[in-house]
Amino acid sequence: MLDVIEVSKRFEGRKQGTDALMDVSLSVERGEIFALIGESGSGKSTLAELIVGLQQPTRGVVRWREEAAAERAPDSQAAGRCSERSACLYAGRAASANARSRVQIVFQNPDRSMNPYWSVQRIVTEPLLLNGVNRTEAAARASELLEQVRLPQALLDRKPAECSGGQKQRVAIARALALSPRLLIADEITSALDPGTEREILQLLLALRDERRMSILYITHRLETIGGFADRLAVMKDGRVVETGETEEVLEAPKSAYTKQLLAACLYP
Ligand SMILES: Nc1ncnc2c1ncn2[C@@H]1O[C@H](COP(=O)(O)OP(=O)(O)OP(=O)(O)O)[C@@H](O)[C@H]1O
Repeated sequence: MLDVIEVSKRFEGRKQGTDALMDVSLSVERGEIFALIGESGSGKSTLAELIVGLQQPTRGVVRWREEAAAERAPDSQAAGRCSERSACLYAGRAASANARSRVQIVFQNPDRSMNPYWSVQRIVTEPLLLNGVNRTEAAARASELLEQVRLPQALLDRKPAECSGGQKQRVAIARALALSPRLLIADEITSALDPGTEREILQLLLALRDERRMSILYITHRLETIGGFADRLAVMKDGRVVETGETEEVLEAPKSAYTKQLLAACLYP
């Protein structure tokens, strides 16, 4: 579904720059949970921002396969309608905008991404209203979305401050699901939660993946949370992918010295 191909990202600073990502390649398949593991500063969030389109790579490509296929096939439905070069360029831009709406991101701290004065209902309906859904339909969808993230309807009238940390993350997930993304990026979304609430959120993500055939890019610095949850993983260190593979295989027999070190730290914290 999504290919990240030899991507590098350098942030230029006043004195010296930072190479946040160096030659990173990975792919996320439809309906899979892919975990991105790494310590603070390894480049996980930069990669997420590149996938969402909030940052541009210095080198390399982030490619949605469906979009690439449409661009490659001049006689396909989308490109076939372009009789002039300008129309084709427009179709290309529309395809890119489409790609961006296919991915949604949920961050670690829901307080930073939610307006504290808005009700949960307004928070969840906002993306729908901005995309032309009428108020009655949006209210009905908000109700359904709350059900999907296993929250009671009574929460619709509450403000974020009147919800627990776990409930706020479920609201953030409901808002992200409003536009039916194919890929949900969860960037350290359970880091501030207690272990029980964290397990419940992971169960919810598993159920949502199955119900919606959605892919999830799950970003975490804690290797111990992803066994039995993620299908595949990539381990990052200093902007590079040092190991990638099926989760259970990597957890049982890690190949890179760094992954072994991370695993040892989980067993003997
Ligand atoms: N906008 C930016 N400008 C300059 N440097 C940046 C910027 N964003 C990230 N960096 C640098 O890029 C490197 C990777 O940062 P990034 O946030 O991607 O890491 P991370 O693995 O997500 O870390 P954390 O788990 O702490 O969020 C770091 O050295 C960081 O300081």
